Amino acid sequence: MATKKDIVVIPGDGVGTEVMDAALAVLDVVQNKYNYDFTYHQALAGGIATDTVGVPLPDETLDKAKKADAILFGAVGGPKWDNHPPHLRPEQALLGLRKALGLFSNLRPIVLFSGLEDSSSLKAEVIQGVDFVVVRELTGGIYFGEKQRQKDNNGYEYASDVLLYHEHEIERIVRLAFQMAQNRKKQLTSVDKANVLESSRLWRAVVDRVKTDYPDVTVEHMLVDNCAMQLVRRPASFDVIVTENMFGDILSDEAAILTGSIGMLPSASLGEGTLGFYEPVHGSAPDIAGLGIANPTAMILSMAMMLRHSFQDEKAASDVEKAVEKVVHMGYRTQDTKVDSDKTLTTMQFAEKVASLI
Ligand SMILES: NC(=O)C1=CN([C@@H]2O[C@H](COP(=O)(O)OP(=O)(O)OC[C@H]3O[C@@H](n4cnc5c(N)ncnc54)[C@H](O)[C@@H]3O)[C@@H](O)[C@H]2O)C=CC1
Ligand SMILES: CC(C)CC(=O)C(=O)O
Ligand SMILES: [Mg+2]
Repeated sequence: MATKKDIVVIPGDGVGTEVMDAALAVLDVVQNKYNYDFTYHQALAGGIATDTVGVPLPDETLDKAKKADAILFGAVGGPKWDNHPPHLRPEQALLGLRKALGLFSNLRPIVLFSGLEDSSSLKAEVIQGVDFVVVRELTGGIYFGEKQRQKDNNGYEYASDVLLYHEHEIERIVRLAFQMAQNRKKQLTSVDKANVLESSRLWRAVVDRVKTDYPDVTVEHMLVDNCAMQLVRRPASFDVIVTENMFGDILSDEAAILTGSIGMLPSASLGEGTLGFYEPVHGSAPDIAGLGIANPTAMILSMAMMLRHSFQDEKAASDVEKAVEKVVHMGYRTQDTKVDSDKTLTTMQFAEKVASLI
């Protein structure tokens, strides 16, 4: 009998809708081949939700998400909503979903696919063998701290964002990162700014306390500014990077360059249970939205992460990943990673090629 799964689909804004359509075309093939019975529950979030129902994260979307087996999310945001008040900004929907669903860990694998060496602006010998994962804390830190904007006595504005971490929030993400390292090359890099930030000094102390439970893992502390540099200097030496919310956000976009394009990077956001939230690392890419040229790989690989983490289906997940690798290896590309114009595909054509190889 087919395995039933309820999947909430939130395409969002800009290229979010395009890469979602592409990933669902691949998922339809997965459904038939691996004997699933998927029910797709479409839901609104982001700018489109603000425009349609007046808020970026409608209660109905949150309710659907809470009941789902998994959530596929495209991207939100765009210039149309940049001047909306903070509570009506599309990005608020994403932060709200992460917090409400308790998705404290964001796994961002950074893998260079064979054939894409020339798409990176870095030398092939530097990026050869890049295969690491950024484990980003996702529900704490400066994105969620108290925000203020006021005028001082002279009438000048000032603003603040509080960066706050509780010990237990650090411990749960750090333990997860140690466990991931145990199943990989056993090297953990904990990234902070402990020379300046008190929250980072607490972060470092927690890592040092917890590491005694994982004696087989080598731990290195690295300041975030140095990490930003080492990522382009010796990227292949990293295995698992664990860091707080904002540093992880920034470092993973930087790391996209190692793989050829931000359109290559998937992610999984997980909490305590099996409910998972799967989205590309990139945003809504307003500069290319509507042109049908966005790279759908990040969304397709995020869908593969859903098969692995929420449905515990390693076979289907790795078959999707192998199909993407094969399409890339055959020389097919979207424009962001283009090397041979004869083999340049649209977003949907690329997805159809992947689907045909599963
Ligand atoms: N998870 C989310 O929903 C995120 C939303 N955003 C929002 O997205 C909007 C645009 O933000 P940006 O800073 O421009 O970041 P972005 O990631 O949307 O785009 C940065 C650059 O990468 C390119 N790019 C992104 N995805 C691509 C893909 N799949 N294929 C090919 N090229 C791709 C874009 O064309 C652009 O040149 C903003 O409103 C921002 O707040 C930004 C990051 C994450
Ligand atoms: C709230 C998001 C727009 C933050 C972000 O850029 C991300 O999670 O990658
Ligand atoms: Mg980001």
